Amino acid sequence: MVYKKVMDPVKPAAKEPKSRRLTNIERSSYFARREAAKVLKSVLQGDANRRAVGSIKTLVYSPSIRNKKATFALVCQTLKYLPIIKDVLEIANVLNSKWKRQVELMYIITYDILFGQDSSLTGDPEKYLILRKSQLQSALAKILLKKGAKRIEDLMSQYKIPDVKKPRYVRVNTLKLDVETAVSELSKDNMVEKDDMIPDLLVLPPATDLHNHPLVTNGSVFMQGKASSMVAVALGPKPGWEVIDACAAPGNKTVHLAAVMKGEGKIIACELNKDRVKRLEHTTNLAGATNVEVLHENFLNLNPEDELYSKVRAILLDPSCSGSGTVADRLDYLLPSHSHTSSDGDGGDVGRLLKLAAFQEKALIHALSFPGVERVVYSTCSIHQIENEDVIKSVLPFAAFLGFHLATPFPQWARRGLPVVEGSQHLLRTDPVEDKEGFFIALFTRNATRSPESPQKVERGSLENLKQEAVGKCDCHKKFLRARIPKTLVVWILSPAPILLYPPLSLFLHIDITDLR
Ligand SMILES: C[S@@+](CC[C@H](N)C(=O)[O-])C[C@H]1O[C@@H](n2cnc3c(N)ncnc32)[C@H](O)[C@@H]1O
Repeated sequence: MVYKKVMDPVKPAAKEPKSRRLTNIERSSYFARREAAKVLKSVLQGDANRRAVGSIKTLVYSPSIRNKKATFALVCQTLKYLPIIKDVLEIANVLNSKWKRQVELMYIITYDILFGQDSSLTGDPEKYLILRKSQLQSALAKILLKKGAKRIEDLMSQYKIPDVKKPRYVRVNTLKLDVETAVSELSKDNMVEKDDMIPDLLVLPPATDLHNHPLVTNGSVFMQGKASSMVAVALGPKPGWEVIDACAAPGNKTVHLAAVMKGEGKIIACELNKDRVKRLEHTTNLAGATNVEVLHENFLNLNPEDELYSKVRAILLDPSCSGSGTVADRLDYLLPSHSHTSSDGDGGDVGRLLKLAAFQEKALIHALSFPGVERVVYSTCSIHQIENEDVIKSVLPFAAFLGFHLATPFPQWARRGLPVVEGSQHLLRTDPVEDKEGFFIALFTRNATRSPESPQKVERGSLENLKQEAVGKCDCHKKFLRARIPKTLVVWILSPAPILLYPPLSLFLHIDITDLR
């Protein structure tokens, strides 16, 4: 059905007396709407470019946001209704170019007018939309009619929004506080239990809000999930070791490593992204992790043969991944890029997954190449086999050549790897439904035959050849091509000017392929 665009003249409503002072509630919701619009803009831009600056929670809980609770609620609610809000604004056709420049604020206000509480809507954009409330309401009525829904609840019930009731996990930063003191402090206001597997992890009821708790703000405890807290413990570096955290920001696992090592030894925390380096530095300062050396560098550029790294005995590799295991936790399912009706996360974006997997394999092969290294832990917060078991499968021959084998982190944990690779029983998975987040951990170990003092060097040429061969064996390139070529061909066939299109297409294809190398 095509709707007639309406631009009805609007009768001016009674004006608020200018002299009236805003109540505290009005002032605080006025600011919450602006803070929410700022977060929403960042979240939507990140989602559109597939380069999120942070999850919704991270952005809301950044220091610049004052009214965190109200802002968080507004962002989540607006995102939940966003497809409808967009349609309403489109059909009502009430936004001219001036208001479109602050469209995120208009989304938030529209949410408040149609679904929230519009009782305290002060501010010019608010007044503008309030004056057009009947147009918004009639646009909504048209949408309901079109979808065959009687009420907005019927419409919303068509959307699958998971109910995530995950316990609030808190990791005690033993560099600053002992576990018993943390338990007695947190027990003053909350129910607190110790985790049965991770000695410094505490479990509190779901949705316990600790963001402003003094133990959190002073770095004595970190709000860190259970699966994420398993990684440093699985690696198990001893106090005094030298360790690399290969992809370190924001640094939760780096500072956990520092605590596991009792602040003794050295951790080289490597991070590629300049902005995230700042967050990494903030985390290490907050944690009081003085044995961390932050390195703004591409991990792949660290030379394993460099004397600087000859004493490195363990590497934690937690590379960029699809994050498909934490979409519910991060609230990513609310974002436009996640179809509201699909339940398979980002499973459709095969090209992106294969690109990630190609980097993950390369980084894992690189980590295994450091001559003094005895333990390498690889982790992702992804549920996809491509990023997990497939990565392990393709590096296994290279790992075996260097004397590594798969070890079993947390043998008491029941959920292990998918049986698609030899040794899958050693791999660890957490389940997005049962454990409320999907995570993957693999641990490679070898005996310390290569003493860190005199690393026994595999001949450089042969190691390089083997690395090349291992990267070459990764069938990501082929899978990627398979995923890309049909699309390319379709464009090619449909194109009215294939000859003209050929150079940009081949360039596009070339760029994607070389990215994988
Ligand atoms: C999943 S996050 C790491 C999370 C971190 N381990 C934690 O627990 O807080 C991956 C990080 O790796 C960084 N990264 C990606 N490619 C990299 C590379 N080639 N070298 C170093 N860091 C990289 C990303 O910028 C991102 O900050």
